[in-house]
Amino acid sequence: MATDLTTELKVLRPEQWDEWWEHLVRAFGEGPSPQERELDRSRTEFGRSLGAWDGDELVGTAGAFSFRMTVPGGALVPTAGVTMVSVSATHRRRGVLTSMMRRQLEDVRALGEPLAALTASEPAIYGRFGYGVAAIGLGAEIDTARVALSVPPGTDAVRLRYAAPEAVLDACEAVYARTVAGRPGMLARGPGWERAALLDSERRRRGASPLQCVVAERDGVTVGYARFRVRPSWEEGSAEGTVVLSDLAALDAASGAALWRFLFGIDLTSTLSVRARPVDDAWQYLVSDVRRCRLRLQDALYLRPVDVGAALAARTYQTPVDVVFEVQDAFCPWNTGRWRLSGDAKGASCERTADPADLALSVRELGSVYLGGVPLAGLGAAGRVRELREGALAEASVAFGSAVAPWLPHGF
Ligand SMILES: CC(=O)SCCNC(=O)CCNC(=O)[C@H](O)C(C)(C)COP(=O)(O)OP(=O)(O)OC[C@H]1O[C@@H](n2cnc3c(N)ncnc32)[C@H](O)[C@@H]1OP(=O)(O)O
Repeated sequence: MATDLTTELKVLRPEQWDEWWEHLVRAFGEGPSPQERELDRSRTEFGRSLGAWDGDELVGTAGAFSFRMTVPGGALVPTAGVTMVSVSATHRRRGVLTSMMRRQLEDVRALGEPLAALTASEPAIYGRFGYGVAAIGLGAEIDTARVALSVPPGTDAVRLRYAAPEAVLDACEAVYARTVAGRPGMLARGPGWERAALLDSERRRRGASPLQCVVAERDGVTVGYARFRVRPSWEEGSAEGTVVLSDLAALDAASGAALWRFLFGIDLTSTLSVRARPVDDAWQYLVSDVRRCRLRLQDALYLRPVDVGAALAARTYQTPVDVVFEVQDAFCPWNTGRWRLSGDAKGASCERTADPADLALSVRELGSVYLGGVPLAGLGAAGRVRELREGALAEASVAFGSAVAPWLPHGF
């Protein structure tokens, strides 16, 4: 890799935003709508957005959102949501991204956020900076003409009604907010973030209808919602449309089942297309034929402990654990060294220690296992975690697990 000695990193100033954003858009080769542009502008955190400059030419962008993420045990942990990363194709592979990632992680540390998270445009990019895959998204193309759904008791008591997505936005957001603490990886959204769910440009529709919304109510109270589009199709005169789910949340099993049953049964459709759902999403356990649901998995959330001690102490552990980790972190050397983690289902501490190590791994593996979605033992079997005390791998692997699969509810 050639070294770019001329590039200088500067914090973004508000008057530079248009140029900065257009740089990003060009790197992705996309054409966002005016609404998407405005939303991006309103969400930009200027103090933590960086530009890389080659003289007076902008050649790189990187930003971060100040999130709080649910971790196992239910605590909300300050998390930098790394975003809007781009480098000019004219300046690629000269270390511009590396310099932005280094500066950004130093800034995240200074802000006291124990975690950094992102979704990657390509999986090969971020491992070198210490990010590991921590949550997988589940996709499916469900043959709703042949797959039946059995629903739990109480489903028929849930009332469904169509509503304009904008008109019920606050009620839907209140449902979302109530689900955040129950699943690791979910994000407590600040004001304005909920509007991203309403974006409905032609680019997003991809030939499907405008966004539709159905809310689930019990005794007049909103207990769930589904936002979706319908893509019509006629095969030799027969209707073969597709329901494309955008997002769905529900407060209990019956209201969730009512929404899924509705999505399975929309007239003139025979496929339900879902993506980026939790790997333990309830509908899978209600279908008559999971094979005809054509499941697929995709890496979703990448996580990096920025402060190993604070991060490991912020979550709980499903069984008692007392292990010493030997952590390698070439990119954030302040994490390198031995850490003793002691914890259980009530809480944990994680301090530096001189005691002998039980497990040796890099910070990337810690990021992967942190939310309980990737087994430490699996990484051990792959040779990515070394067991230095017999039994330590199994002990820690069980402790790090999560009863509920981690899930990133949306990109950013
Ligand atoms: C969180 C987000 O926003 S994800 C969005 C990321 N952005 C994009 O995908 C937009 C299009 N792509 C780009 O803008 C750029 O190619 C970037 C940002 C991915 C990479 O920027 P660069 O400045 O070229 O990266 P940099 O030169 O620092 O590369 C560092 C290392 O990563 C490797 N690398 C960089 N990008 C990639 C890639 N896409 N695939 C595989 N390896 C990569 C480099 O080869 C280099 O490896 P080395 O250290 O072994 O030589």
